Amino acid sequence: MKIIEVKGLTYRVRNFEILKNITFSVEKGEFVGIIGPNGAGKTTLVKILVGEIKDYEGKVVIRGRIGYLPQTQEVQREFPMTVREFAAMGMYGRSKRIDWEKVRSTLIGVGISHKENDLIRNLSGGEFQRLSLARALLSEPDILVLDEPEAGVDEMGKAAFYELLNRLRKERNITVVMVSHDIGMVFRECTTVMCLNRTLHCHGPTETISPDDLKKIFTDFDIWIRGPRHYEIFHREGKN
Ligand SMILES: Nc1ncnc2c1ncn2[C@@H]1O[C@H](COP(=O)(O)OP(=O)(O)OP(=O)(O)O)[C@@H](O)[C@H]1O
Repeated sequence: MKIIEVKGLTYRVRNFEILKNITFSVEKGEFVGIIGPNGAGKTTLVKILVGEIKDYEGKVVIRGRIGYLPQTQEVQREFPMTVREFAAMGMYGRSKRIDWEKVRSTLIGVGISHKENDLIRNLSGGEFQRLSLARALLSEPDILVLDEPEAGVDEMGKAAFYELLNRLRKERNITVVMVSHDIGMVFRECTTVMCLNRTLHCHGPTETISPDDLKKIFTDFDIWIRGPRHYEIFHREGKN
């Protein structure tokens, strides 16, 4: 089942085309990694998918509920709120009463329950990212949309987060769409890769995207700083 369908999507601000004639679809259960250089329009595409931007041209069909993890810097963390209260916000609008047992089990599931009474401002980047995931999961999404979830998190934290995401995706049969700057991690964890630079340059199952495809939109420098090692390992040894 096509859970996301986008046809002829163009988005202009004044006369500048940020996204140009983009067409793709996402099957239920896919793990899609959206990659592209700075300013490629990745965040704009995400904001259209989650309904924050509406004045686009073309067709966007979403067949399910979306859970959204925006870029971390967009989230106000100074508010004096505890971890469990922040997570429970994911349930607002879904039910009148907060099911604190469910909040707790979700916090356990993402590995952050030991911090449940801490203030959100005291969490590390990786801990806050897990908490944001818990909040999104509590809204019982069919589709999780994440915008650069790895920002500000160290290598170990990133790897653990992607593994967690992949496990939850399989357990709950959730479709995941994720913008990432970590090309290596995308090639390791995602089932599908989309290379975006205003238009869609390539899109398909991870194993069909070649180094030449990447060179069409990234400079050698980009590929070097964003994880060539993983990418080369992937292409040499195949995906496990
Ligand atoms: N409201 C706006 N008005 C004018 N320009 C905009 C607006 N929103 C986005 N842009 C421009 O559109 C381009 C795409 O922005 P976007 O944030 O979607 O890129 P991105 O691929 O997410 O970039 P990055 O990887 O650097 O986060 C950028 O050049 C940006 O400056």
